Amino acid sequence: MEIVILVVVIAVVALAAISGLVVTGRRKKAAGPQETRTPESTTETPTRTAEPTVGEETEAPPEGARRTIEEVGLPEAEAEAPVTPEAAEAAPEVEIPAPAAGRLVRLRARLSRSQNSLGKGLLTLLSREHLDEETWEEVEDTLLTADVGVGPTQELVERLRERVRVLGTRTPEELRGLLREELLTLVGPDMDRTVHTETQGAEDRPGVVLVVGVNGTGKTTTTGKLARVLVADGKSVVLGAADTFRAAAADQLETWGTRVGARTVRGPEAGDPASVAFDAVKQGTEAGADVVLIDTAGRLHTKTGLMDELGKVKRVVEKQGPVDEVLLVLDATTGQNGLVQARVFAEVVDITGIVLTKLDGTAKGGIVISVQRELGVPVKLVGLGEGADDLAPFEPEAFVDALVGEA
Ligand SMILES: Nc1nc2c(ncn2[C@@H]2O[C@H](COP(=O)(O)OP(=O)(O)OP(=O)(O)O)[C@@H](O)[C@H]2O)c(=O)[nH]1
Repeated sequence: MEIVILVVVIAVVALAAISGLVVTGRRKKAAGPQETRTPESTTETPTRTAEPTVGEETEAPPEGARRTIEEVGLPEAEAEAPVTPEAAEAAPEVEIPAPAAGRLVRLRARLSRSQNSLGKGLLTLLSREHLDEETWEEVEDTLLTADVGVGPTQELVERLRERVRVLGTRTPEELRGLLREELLTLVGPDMDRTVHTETQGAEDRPGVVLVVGVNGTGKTTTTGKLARVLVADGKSVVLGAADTFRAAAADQLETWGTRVGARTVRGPEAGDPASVAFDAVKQGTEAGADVVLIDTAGRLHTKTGLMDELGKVKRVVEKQGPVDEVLLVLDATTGQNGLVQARVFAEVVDITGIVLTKLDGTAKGGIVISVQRELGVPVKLVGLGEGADDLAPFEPEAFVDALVGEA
């Protein structure tokens, strides 16, 4: 009897082994580590232990599983270096940039074109014969759509209602004047919009400007354009490429620098941004430069990561003296997302000025008002195009004129 049982067992095991060999190839991937009781699985054991094999690794989800809310909320850097048309072509000769004074006036036509719908829309509504509740709601909606923000919108509507009531008749000129005055009040004509490029520390060190913001907002481009503005003003500039995550960002900055004869200090790819920033200030000081502009990385994995990195950059630079200006670069076309970014950065470093880029590409100029209100910090510069000299000092009057149109 025992012999019979033994023979049956051997036969079953042999059969199982043969069928196992046939299906092994297919089952390899599907089988879990626990399926280890059949003879064929003994030979597979090494591939099913906790150690993943090459094949198994390729099956793992490539990304997405570990993304955080911060990553979703704040745009990632572009995979490829956004190269400006100017940067694309090698330009070994040092250029003489156009002076910055009066740029906003020169660019006013561009600004008016892009901002027109807000002013035009408001004036059309205010010119209606009867300014009823519904019309005022439409005025409110127009302002909100243009990113003016809830608080400033309510203030503006309240003041306009009151003044229109007192005024009685309303000629188009009167309305334009009213709107201009009230918008100007909201934009804040008296805020100090000087970009502090002069050192507040020892006389023999350069002014230090930190440029922060999410990648893709125009941070590197702005740093390059600002270098041109400073060179046009007769200042010597050293650039610090502290965005070490992407070699292309440093290349891009260096191209901007080369064009105006400004040296770019850069470190190894993926090196410590703080050490590049430190070196840039050190070299700027040794070279007797007037200003050091530091472009930082805005690749946000988590707020903590950003806090660590930017905080460290600032602390390390401050070992040599104070940072004179921290400019936050925001893309005007991103609306509410821009405000979310502004909040995050303001929690990490003390922002002293805002640069609104791509204002040429949006009719929602109201973000100037809402972001200033949000951070309590003035917009100091605006980007009005991709051209090398399309960065202008922000002038409230010229901006509001562009909003409401010429008289
Ligand atoms: N229309 C317009 N485009 C702009 C303006 N400022 C920047 N850009 C464009 O925006 C794109 C992104 O600019 P970058 O300077 O590369 O952005 P960044 O924030 O430095 O991002 P990284 O290079 O990834 O660090 C480029 O194509 C710029 O030419 C602007 O004021 N108007």
